[in-house]
Amino acid sequence: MALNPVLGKLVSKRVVLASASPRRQEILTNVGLRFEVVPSWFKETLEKSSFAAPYEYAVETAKQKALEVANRMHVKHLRTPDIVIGADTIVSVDEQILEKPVDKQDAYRMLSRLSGKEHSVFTGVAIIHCSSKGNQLETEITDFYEETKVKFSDLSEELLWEYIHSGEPMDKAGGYGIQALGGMLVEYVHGDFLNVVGFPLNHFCKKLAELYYPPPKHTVQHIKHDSIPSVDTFENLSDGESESSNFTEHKGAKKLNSSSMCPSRPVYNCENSSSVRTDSMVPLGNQNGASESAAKLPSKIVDLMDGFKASKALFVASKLKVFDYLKTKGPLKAVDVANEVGTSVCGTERLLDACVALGLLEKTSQGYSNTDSANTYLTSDGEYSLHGYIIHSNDHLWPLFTNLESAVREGSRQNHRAFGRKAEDLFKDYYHSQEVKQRFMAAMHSIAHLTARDVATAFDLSQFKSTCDLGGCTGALAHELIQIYPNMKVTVFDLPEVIANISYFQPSEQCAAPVTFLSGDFFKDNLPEADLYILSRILHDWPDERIHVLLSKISAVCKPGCGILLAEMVLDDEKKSRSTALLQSLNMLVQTEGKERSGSEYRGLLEQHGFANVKIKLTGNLLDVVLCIKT
Ligand SMILES: O=c1[nH]cc([C@@H]2O[C@H](COP(=O)(O)OP(=O)(O)OP(=O)(O)O)[C@@H](O)[C@H]2O)c(=O)[nH]1
Repeated sequence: MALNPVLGKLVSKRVVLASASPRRQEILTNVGLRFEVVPSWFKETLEKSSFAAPYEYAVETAKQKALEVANRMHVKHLRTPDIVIGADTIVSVDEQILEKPVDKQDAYRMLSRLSGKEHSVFTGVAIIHCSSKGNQLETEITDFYEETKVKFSDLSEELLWEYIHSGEPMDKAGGYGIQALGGMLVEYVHGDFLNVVGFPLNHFCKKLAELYYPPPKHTVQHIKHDSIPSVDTFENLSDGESESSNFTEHKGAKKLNSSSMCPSRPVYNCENSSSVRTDSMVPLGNQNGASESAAKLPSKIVDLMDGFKASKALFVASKLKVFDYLKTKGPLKAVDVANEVGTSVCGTERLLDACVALGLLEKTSQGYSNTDSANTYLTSDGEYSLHGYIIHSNDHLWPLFTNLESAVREGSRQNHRAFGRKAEDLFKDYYHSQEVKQRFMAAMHSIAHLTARDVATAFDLSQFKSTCDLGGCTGALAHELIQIYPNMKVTVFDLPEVIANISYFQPSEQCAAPVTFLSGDFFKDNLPEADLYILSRILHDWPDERIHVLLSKISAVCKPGCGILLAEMVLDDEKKSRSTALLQSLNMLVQTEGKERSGSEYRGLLEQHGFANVKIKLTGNLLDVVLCIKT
């Protein structure tokens, strides 16, 4: 079964799963889909009686869940996803809709109603394609549902209560989990099992196939071996496309150039038509003229091979301030951009065209102009500018990463190879020159500012009256905390070299209460008193031994009930997902003795210093949040 072509269509897209359901996450992860999880805040309170059929309720709820996330990401985080997927699972029995039980009695009511009977499980799914036009969110919604019939055995009271006391029913539609203990209650299942678990994967893939490969309007009839079959299910597909394409795009039938059929190597479609792409491999005929299984261009691998070129094109355009010029003066022709920035016309034109293809610029007959996201993130002076981080990536991280092979061989940082000087201390390294220091601070500021809202709101922190952000740099998170908790006293504690340079980064509008900046070294000096200590992107800089030194210092000044809040990229325990975080761990390898850690690793470190009740929130943004309380 050729699943990859369908899911491969999503590889280059920012896909968001608008669901907190671990089952949905697992089903989609298991088939290799890469996505962010942003749980929906939509309350499942639609009036059930207003729907003619139960599935309509599930579909509408799925749609509202996904739309809420699409809107929130667009407005709040200024990050418009390409695709948001929402789902809602319900059980329907005796004309009643059952959702998740609210308590054990409710679970009892549900399960006794299901006992000995057949019921239907409906999962409604919404796939929302998003785009941003002039700051407006535009959406195209595709939805569907799947029904599975399930029959329960007769359940004794004893069995019922034993099952309820297991705790399993509480977060599951209809009060059971067919994939676990609940499977013992089931006599038969008619239909898609995964639909009961929470996500109808098969139907989802068929829907994607319909969207991305609609049947060709003019099927080529007269050619026996030289057309890719028209597509009616995703099983027939073999995709060679590596670039992202509009989801309504139709590839159409492609022909093999029979004269170029060569048995020993893949043949590229070289039809003499401008409308036919030439970058996809097409299947070879075998000796009998029958088509063998299709050779596919490994688009994921090609994207990875090209990744460094794309990064460098972005870095160079940023360094040359192309996005700044285009913001104020665009649209501009390549020759005008070249004159502005003092570069060659032919080189500039190629750079600009690459940026267009990468979605950073737009090109019309008037010339080149910024996309919305280039205006927001790539100009050097915007509120949400990533310019500082991009320049840091080009000037500091790039040379370090060129020595990744040595870092992997030796298991240690590579500052000496990249910069010809031995790294004594990570921060001494950054602060040896004013230019490097400011570049580093700008980089840290841009990430802190973009993630501050999600970090500050991951947990309710209103119980903490005073907070100290250790290594809080320019105070981006501190200012956000005061916005959200106006009565909180917030201190930033950082090295004197940092505190001396913060003024450039302070917001123009003053908050109700100002942030206090204090200089010091958290390894050497006394820590300011606070109810909550924040360590945002600090622990990942250090090896465990140094972390123990820092945590024991914090523990010594922390009273019971006080806490620590970490903001880090939290890895899953198996360290299998979130390539951003795992690549960041390589980033720590090439320049520090630190690393990114999993939730269990952070929990283990914190618990050794008397911190308990460790809660982890995956925000769906770059940084996740860990909160724990001193016992
Ligand atoms: O056999 C099983 N049946 C159902 C489930 C799980 O039940 C829930 C259904 O709830 P809902 O669709 O509202 O989804 P939530 O978990 O609340 O997450 P959202 O953030 O998407 O609203 C779902 O998790 C199913 O997986 C089960 O596990 N087994």
